[in-house]
Amino acid sequence: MAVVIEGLTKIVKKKPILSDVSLTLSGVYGLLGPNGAGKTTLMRIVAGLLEFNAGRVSLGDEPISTGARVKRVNEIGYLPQEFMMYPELTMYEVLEHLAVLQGEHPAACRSKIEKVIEQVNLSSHLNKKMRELSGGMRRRVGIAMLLLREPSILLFDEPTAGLDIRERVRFRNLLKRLGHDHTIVISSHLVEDIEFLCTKIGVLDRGVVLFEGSPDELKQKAAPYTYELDVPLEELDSVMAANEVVQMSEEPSHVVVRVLSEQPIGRPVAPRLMDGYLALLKEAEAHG
Ligand SMILES: Nc1ncnc2c1ncn2[C@@H]1O[C@H](COP(=O)(O)OP(=O)(O)OP(=O)(O)O)[C@@H](O)[C@H]1O
Repeated sequence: MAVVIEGLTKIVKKKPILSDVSLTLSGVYGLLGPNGAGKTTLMRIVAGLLEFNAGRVSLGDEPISTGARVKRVNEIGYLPQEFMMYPELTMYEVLEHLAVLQGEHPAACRSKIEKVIEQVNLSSHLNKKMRELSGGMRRRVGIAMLLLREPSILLFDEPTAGLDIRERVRFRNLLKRLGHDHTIVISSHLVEDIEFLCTKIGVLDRGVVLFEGSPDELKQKAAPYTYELDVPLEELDSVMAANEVVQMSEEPSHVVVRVLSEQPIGRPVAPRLMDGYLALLKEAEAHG
């Protein structure tokens, strides 16, 4: 099911945080944007945790006003950036507590809890206390908590931030798997996460939508501007000062520098998602 956002505006202390935002969140959707773009605000509104000033949020064909929050809360699971819950309880006890709060009988919920724990690959840690878990494991428990309610839409705010490389890969694979039978929205400023996971991308900047489309369409934003140069080490500083450098890789005799440039320079290369994203932000900056 898609979440359709139309003309959404959020104003805090007279400052527009989101301005006339229209997006259709479906499939595995990546919400990209620099710090302060409004990604968390948008997610919290969709999750029913924040009011908004104008616009409409719909689930499928059904408009959802802030007044009808309960329905949204049941269908949408939201995992915030960081959370810690009941540090002295075991993972099982936390999930049992939540299941009982949701109306399940303690004796009847064991198989349901075991199922969600298996879905997030934590079966061997069932009796560990929450405070003993790593950041990545805690986030996976967070997902298990959401799955208990069986929502069809899952929202993840910066899901891999602060995770080490192994946890990040494990977490990404889990999100990929969940994407087979859920609508997933992932907010991030890490293009590599979005590239690996998402089938559709929206880019926000300062509360405004800059782009919505496929990863390939975003890449094409940089198609006329992406070049690589072989730069001797001693010339690196001056090349960096004169160009918008996207990436560098060191070779034995020189550095390969990837740049975005309006003038032809070096050799043209096929753009990657990061190039498209940076070209889009650069264009928005140029237009104020
Ligand atoms: N309650 C609030 N009061 C004042 N300003 C706020 C409030 N909530 C958000 N903002 C401002 O709104 C803007 C968008 O914030 P938001 O956290 O949604 O951005 P973000 O894209 O998630 O950023 P990040 O990637 O840094 O998490 C920021 O400038 C932030 O300071």
